[in-house]
Amino acid sequence: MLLQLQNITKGYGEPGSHSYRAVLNKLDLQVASGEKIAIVGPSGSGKTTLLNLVGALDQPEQGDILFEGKDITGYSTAELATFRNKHLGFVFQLHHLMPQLSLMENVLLPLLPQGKGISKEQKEWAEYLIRKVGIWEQRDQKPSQLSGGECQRTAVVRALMNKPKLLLADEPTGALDEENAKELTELLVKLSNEEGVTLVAVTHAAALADRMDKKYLLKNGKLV
Ligand SMILES: Nc1ncnc2c1ncn2[C@@H]1O[C@H](COP(=O)(O)OP(=O)(O)OP(=O)(O)O)[C@@H](O)[C@H]1O
Repeated sequence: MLLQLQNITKGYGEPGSHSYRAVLNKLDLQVASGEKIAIVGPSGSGKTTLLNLVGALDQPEQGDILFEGKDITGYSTAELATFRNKHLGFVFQLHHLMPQLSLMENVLLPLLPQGKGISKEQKEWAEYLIRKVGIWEQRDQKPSQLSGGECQRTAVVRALMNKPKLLLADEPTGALDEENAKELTELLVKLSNEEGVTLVAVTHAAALADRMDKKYLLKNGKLV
């Protein structure tokens, strides 16, 4: 198993106080390496809360999160940051590209904090991905000169630059029209299949959820 959530409890407010509100309640989840899963559920059911835990952006009150069998719940903030950079990629509803940078520069940006410069291999990996998602012709254009679908494909390439084992997507097609949403869905499936990336997608979009290997409904703090 790549990822295991065991008996996860998480809420907001002071635990034990009357203001405390449980969101996730003894939740379990297992994701195998290379698997694609969708998490669906009504607004307020806790999808973002769950994704923040899986993405090592927040810690559970109880329970364990195992990544490749290692428990990450005891990690310090610095250890979690290292863990995120090494193993995880993120795609959001909005692309969050830097407007003053070109498509290519946006893609290479996550590599800069490593302080080692950009290697030939990394440049080749960027070129390979940009071609693969079909935006090579647009590589020197700024986000304002790209379509919404092209921006989102750029964000996917950027998320894969560090060769993450796990790609976390929060409503990745949420801001796209039907046709572009379909294209991005097929692209995510293809990248997962061909590059072996495990995908956890939180979504309201049935078209995306139905293309995943498994679909979980978040209800009453648990996945069914
Ligand atoms: N920082 C916070 N402090 C207090 N309550 C919070 C906080 N974040 C979320 N909540 C509450 O926890 C519950 C779950 O929120 P969450 O954002 O995880 O739901 P969601 O399923 O992602 O919803 P949506 O689909 O609308 O994005 C909601 O009732 C929300 O109001």
